[in-house]
Amino acid sequence: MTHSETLFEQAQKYIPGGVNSPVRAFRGVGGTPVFFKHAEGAYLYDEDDRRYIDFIGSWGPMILGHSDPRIKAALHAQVDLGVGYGAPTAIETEMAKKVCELVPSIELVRMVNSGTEATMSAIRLARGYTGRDKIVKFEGCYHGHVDSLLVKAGSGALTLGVPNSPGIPASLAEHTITLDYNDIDQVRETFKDIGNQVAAIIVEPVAGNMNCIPPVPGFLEGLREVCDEHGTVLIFDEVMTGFRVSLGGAQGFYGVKPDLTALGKVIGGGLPVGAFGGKREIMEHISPLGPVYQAGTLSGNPLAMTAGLTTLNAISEPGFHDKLTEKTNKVRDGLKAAADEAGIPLTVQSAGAMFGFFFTSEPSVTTFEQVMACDVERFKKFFQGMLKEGIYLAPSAFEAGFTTAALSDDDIEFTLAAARKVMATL
Ligand SMILES: Cc1ncc(COP(=O)(O)O)c(C=O)c1O
Ligand SMILES: N[C@H](C=O)CCC(=O)O
Repeated sequence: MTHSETLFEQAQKYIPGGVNSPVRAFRGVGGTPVFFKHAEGAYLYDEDDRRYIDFIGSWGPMILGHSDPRIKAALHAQVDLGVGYGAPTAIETEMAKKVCELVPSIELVRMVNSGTEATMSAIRLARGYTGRDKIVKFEGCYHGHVDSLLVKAGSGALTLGVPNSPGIPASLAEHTITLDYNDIDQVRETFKDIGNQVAAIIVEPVAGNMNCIPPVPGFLEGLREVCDEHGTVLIFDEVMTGFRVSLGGAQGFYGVKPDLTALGKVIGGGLPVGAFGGKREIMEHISPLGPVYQAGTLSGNPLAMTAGLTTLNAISEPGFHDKLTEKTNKVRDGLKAAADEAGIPLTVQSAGAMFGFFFTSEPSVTTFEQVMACDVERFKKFFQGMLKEGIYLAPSAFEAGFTTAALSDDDIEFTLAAARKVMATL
C-alpha cells in the first residue's frame, strides 16, 4: 500500500468520505486521492515523496506558486505580532484600498472567510436592496454551497451527481431560476415575464466549475443590459476568475461592470479569505451602515489579510498576467497538439490563467449540454495516466485547471511530453 492509501483508509474512519471537500475524494476519476505533505514553487510532494507538477494550485489561490518566499516572510512577521484581534487593523484598510483600485466596479468591499460566504452575502444584499426574492443563476455554474445557489450547480455537486442538494427547502429553491449559460435570448425572454421580481443575476463570468467555458461575445454585455432595464442587481462571481483572468478579473478583461462582485481564492494567497464588494449605493445597505446583516468573527483577520495583500501586490507587477497567460496558452496549445498527434478529438479552452480540456470533436464548447456530451471515461484515463507521469490535474472532468507564476518552460515541456505519451495510450 502507498502512504496515501493508508492515510485515506484512516481518514475515512473519522472524516465523511475521508475528505473535507468532496471533489478531493477522486470520485470523479476513481482511485485513491493523493495525500500531500509539502509544496514548493510549481511542485507538490506526496507522502511517498513523489513529485507532481501542480495544475490546481489549491483550487486557484496559489497564483504565485507554492511557499512563495514573500508570503512566508510576511506571514512569519505577522505571527510574531499576533494572529488576530477581532478588532479593526490598518492592513484591512490597505487590503480594501487595493481591491478597490484593482477591480473596476468595486467602490466598497467587505472581507469574509470563503467564496461561499462572499456569494451568500452578495445574494442577501441584493435581495435586501431590491426588496425582491427571486434570483437567476446558470446551470453548471457553482457559487459555493449556499442554499439558494445549490440548484443545478457545477463542481463537486455535478461530479457527484447531486446538482440539487437535498436539505434545501423547496420553498427556498423555488426562488432560484436556472437558465442556460451563454444564452442571452433565454434571459431576455424570462425577464419579459418576471424581470421585476428578480433581485439578482449571479454568473461566473468565465464558467470554471463545468470545466472552462468563456462567455460568448454579447453574453455578459446582454446580462448588463437586462439588469439595467429591470432594476436587477448583476453579480459577477469572480471567486475563481478574480485576479486570474486579468489583474482586474474577468470584468477587467471583458469590459463589463457588474453591480456586485464576489471574490475568493487569489485574494487570500492560500489562506481562507473571501470578499464581496461593488457600488457604494448598494454596499451602504450592509450593516452597520444599513439594515442587511452580515458579520464574521475572523473576517479580515491579519494573517489572512497579510497573505492576500502580499499576493495582490506581487501580481500587480507590470507584465505579470501577460507572462502567466503566455504560459497558459503554451499548455493549451501543447495539449491540443499532443491530442492531434495521437488522433484523439480534444478541444482546449482558456481565459487568462485558467484552462480546460474536453474530449469532444466539437471545435468549441460554449454550453452545459456540450459539456455533458464529452467523453468522461476518456478524461478519467487521461487523468490517471498523467498522475502516473507526475502531473496533478483537477480530478474531475468538470473543473478548470490553473497555471502559476512558478511554472517554468521546462515544467511545461515535461507536462506536454507526458501528455503525448498518455494520449498515445487512450
Ligand atoms: C466560482 C466560485 N464561486 C464560489 C466558490 C466557493 O468558494 P469556497 O470554496 O471558498 O467557499 C467557488 C469554489 O469553491 C467557486 O469556484
Ligand atoms: N470547484 C471548486 C472551487 O472552485 C473546487 C473546490 C472545492 O469545492 O473543494
